[in-house]
Amino acid sequence: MSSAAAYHLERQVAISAVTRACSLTDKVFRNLVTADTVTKKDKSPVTVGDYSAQAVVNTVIASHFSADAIVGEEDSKDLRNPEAKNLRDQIVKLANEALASPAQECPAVADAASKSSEAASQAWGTQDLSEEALLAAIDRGNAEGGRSGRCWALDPIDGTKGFLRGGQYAVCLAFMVDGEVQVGVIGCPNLPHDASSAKPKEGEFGAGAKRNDLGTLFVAVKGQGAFQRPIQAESDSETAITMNKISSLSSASFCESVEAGHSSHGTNARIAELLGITAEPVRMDSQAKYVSIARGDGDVYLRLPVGDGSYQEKIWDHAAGSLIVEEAGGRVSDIRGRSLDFGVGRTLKDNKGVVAAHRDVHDQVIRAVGQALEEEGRGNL
Ligand SMILES: Nc1ncnc2c1ncn2[C@@H]1O[C@H](COP(=O)(O)O)[C@@H](O)[C@H]1OP(=O)(O)O
Ligand SMILES: [Mg+2]
Ligand SMILES: [Mg+2]
Ligand SMILES: [Mg+2]
Repeated sequence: MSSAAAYHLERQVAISAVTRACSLTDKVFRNLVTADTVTKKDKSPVTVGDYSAQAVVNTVIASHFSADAIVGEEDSKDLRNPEAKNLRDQIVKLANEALASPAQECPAVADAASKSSEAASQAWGTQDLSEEALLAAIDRGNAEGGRSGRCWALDPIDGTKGFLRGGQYAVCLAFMVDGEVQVGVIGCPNLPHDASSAKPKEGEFGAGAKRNDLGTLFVAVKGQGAFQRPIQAESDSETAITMNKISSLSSASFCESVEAGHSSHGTNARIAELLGITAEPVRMDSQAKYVSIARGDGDVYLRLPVGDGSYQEKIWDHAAGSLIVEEAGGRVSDIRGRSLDFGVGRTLKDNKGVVAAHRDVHDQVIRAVGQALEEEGRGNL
């Protein structure tokens, strides 16, 4: 890609931010998530990981684009309680380590910082950031989103449950202009570079991959295609990814959330039956589902609302993943086939559920979704 390509700097800054956050969350997982944490259902490592990763990503964004709005999942309110001192200390240590790491700053980012005195003076520099500076960085994520201007959407750890299980989770960052997603970057520290190199087991694409095959970063810019590369790698190792072309949906596979409370497994199963899909669903946590279908590990992502459908999906759970799928040849919509509207605030309040599939078969999937919901008496969702 030429350096004149649209949103080149935003793409590089997003990659730099997500790469740093992924090394941080991976370190948290290896040092803090133990069998004990999982059995006690102790979420504290997730909390440390979420907050620190949001502090790091927001600091990197702000050092290059100080005026941009950020819609981030977390805020510092609970952290400011006196009893959260230990948590704050851990965040300060982890975030400063991630910001200081010599992770190869891509040339465009380094170049922009050295040419622009504004960018250079905004950079976080070589000094450790104070506790207050990091809490303020977390709270840069408090923007309301909306239809106008430049805005980032961040999920510092998507797939909390997957993170705790040692399964899939993702650091997800999108850049939007006037409510349209222009850049999407997703880091999946536990996803293999090549799912086919690892035998699927435990119902996950590529489960059982060797440790050094894990860690994949996905990136898309609107109109420029979708790419993947190992997380810790030079940018010239990027390869283009595309969805599978599907001649018949009966040979397709679909993926869904592990958590039945996030997406109706029963409705998904009926839709699959209506489409003649016989393969068992592949269950994974996080936006790893979007990137898995984007590179052809699977074909359809179904996220059917549970119950009365009152849950409003959050923009940070879909912005980056939906662009990556669309740039790989897919279409992403809600259960009625309406495009996801990222310009109405922090949530997708004008949409219900998510359906992602190759653009050639998406309409067919939407028809099956409609029929399955009718049968359940939820046709008015
Ligand atoms: N009732 C719900 N319906 C859909 N998604 C939900 C629901 N409750 C929580 N989520 C979100 O689903 C995402 C994980 O999705 P998945 O199961 O596909 O990995 C999380 O970001 C989680 O948000 P939260 O972080 O607020 O818990
Ligand atoms: Mg999430
Ligand atoms: Mg999250
Ligand atoms: Mg959460």
